[in-house]
Amino acid sequence: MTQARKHTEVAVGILLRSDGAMLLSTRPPGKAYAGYWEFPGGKIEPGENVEQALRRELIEELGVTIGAVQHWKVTEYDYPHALVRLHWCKVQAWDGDFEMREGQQMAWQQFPLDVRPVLPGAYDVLRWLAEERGQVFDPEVLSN
Ligand SMILES: Nc1nc2c([nH]c(=O)n2[C@@H]2O[C@H](COP(=O)(O)OP(=O)(O)OP(=O)(O)O)[C@@H](O)[C@H]2O)c(=O)[nH]1
Repeated sequence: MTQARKHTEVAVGILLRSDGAMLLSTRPPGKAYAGYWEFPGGKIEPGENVEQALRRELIEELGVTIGAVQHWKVTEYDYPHALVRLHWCKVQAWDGDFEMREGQQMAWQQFPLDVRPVLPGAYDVLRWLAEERGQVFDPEVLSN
C-alpha cells in the first residue's frame, strides 16, 4: 500500500522594497538545493502559525524584524526530498539591517531576474508576481 506523503509546511516571505524590487537569497551550503536562489523563509514549527514562523525565520536568516504580513498564496511542490506546502506572504515593512546569518547571498530583483538557478518551488509565485506587473517570468530562461 502506498502511504500518502506528509506535507512540510513552509512560511515564505516576499519582501518588497518601495521600488517594487523583491528580495531573493541563496540556500545555504549543506541544505538540499544549496546555492539555489529562493525567497527567504523556512519550515513552520509545531505551535507556530505562518506569521510567527516567518517572523522567526527572517530574524534567524537575515537579522530583520518584519512588520505587517499579507497572506497571499499557498502552493505545493513535490521534491524528491520533501512534499512542501508553501505559504507565501508579502511583506513591505521591516526593521534592522540585513545580515546574512547563514552565509547566504542576497539580491534585490526586478523582472527579468538576473540571478540563477532559482528553486523550482518558487516558479509559480514568480509567474504571478510578474503578471501583476504586466511582465513575463520564463523559467526556461533560468535553466540556460
Ligand atoms: N524558503 C524557501 N523555501 C522554499 C522556496 N521554494 C521552495 O520550494 N521551498 C522549499 O521549502 C522548504 C523550506 O525548507 P528549508 O530547508 O529552507 O527550511 P528551514 O530553514 O526551516 O530548514 P532546516 O530546518 O532544515 O534548517 C525546502 O524544501 C525548500 O526546497 C522558497 O522560495 N523559499
